[in-house]
Amino acid sequence: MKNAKANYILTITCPDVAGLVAEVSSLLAKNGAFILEANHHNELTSGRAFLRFAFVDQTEGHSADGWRAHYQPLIARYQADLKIYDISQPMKVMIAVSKFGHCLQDLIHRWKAGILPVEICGVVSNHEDMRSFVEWAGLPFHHLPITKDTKPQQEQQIRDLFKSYDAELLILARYMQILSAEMCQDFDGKAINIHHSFLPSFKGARPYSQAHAKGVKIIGATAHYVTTNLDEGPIIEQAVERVDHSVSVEEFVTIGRETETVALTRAVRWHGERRVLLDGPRTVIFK
Ligand SMILES: Nc1nc2c(c(=O)[nH]1)N[C@@H](CN(C=O)c1ccc(C(=O)N[C@@H](CCC(=O)O)C(=O)O)cc1)CN2
Repeated sequence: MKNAKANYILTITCPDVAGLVAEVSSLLAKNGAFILEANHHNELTSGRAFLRFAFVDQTEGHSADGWRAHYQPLIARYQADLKIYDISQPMKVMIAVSKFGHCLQDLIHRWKAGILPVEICGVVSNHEDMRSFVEWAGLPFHHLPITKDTKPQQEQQIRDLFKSYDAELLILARYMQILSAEMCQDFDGKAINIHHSFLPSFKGARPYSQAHAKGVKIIGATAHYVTTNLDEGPIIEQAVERVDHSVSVEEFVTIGRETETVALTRAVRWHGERRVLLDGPRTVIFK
């Protein structure tokens, strides 16, 4: 099938057994699927299997639930965590930002250029700094100020907007507020943060100053899923650059911004293409 474009993604995680890949792929073929991409990983430490198939429904007669129905027996037999995604439409995302716009601008630039496989629906911020850029880009901007006392209400505003956009991913593109445990639960696996250090080093605020004080020779950035434990969520992507004694902390910040945009854009692309599977505190990514 030439120039075919997948319209479904199937992902499975379960204890790995002989014949699993054959069984999953033959069920697809038997029901009219044309497989365009097939990935399998066996995690040695846990014996768990991670599978991803991108396929075309040649019958055009299925919905995601229809495909899922074919797999109910397999799900039961293997206690599998199986997901089917209809990818005929790009994933809807909402971006949160504070004052620094370099990651936001990079994402919007790539989206407008058609090279980011998501649909940006809107931007929320606890500051006004990015309003003019976002509205110039033709996107809704929501200023949601926050204080210690108004945090629950402000976070509810974020939930309400996310729901109103039918969004599936919240991108913290240098959003400098710590999400509450309730928010982390509500956005489990659906919120990606960019931390401006090569984690696990230099968690928390002012990581570039921490790194400069340590005299590191490499700096970087880490895109990770957001969890209650600050900067400890499963890592999706990291990017690094070399520095040396002659590089000032201000230059660390400038050099670091490039690594932040690179790591976050890749993480959003891979998550948007359903290429990221969670393996407890780690990720399996089929690039
Ligand atoms: N629950 C989580 N929330 C957030 C995470 C996370 O990993 N889990 N990452 C941060 C981003 N971040 C570092 O990458 C970060 C942001 C903010 C702070 C911080 O100390 N903020 C202060 C307020 C600062 C201010 O008002 O300017 C605070 O919230 O009290 C540390 C790290 C995004 N959220």
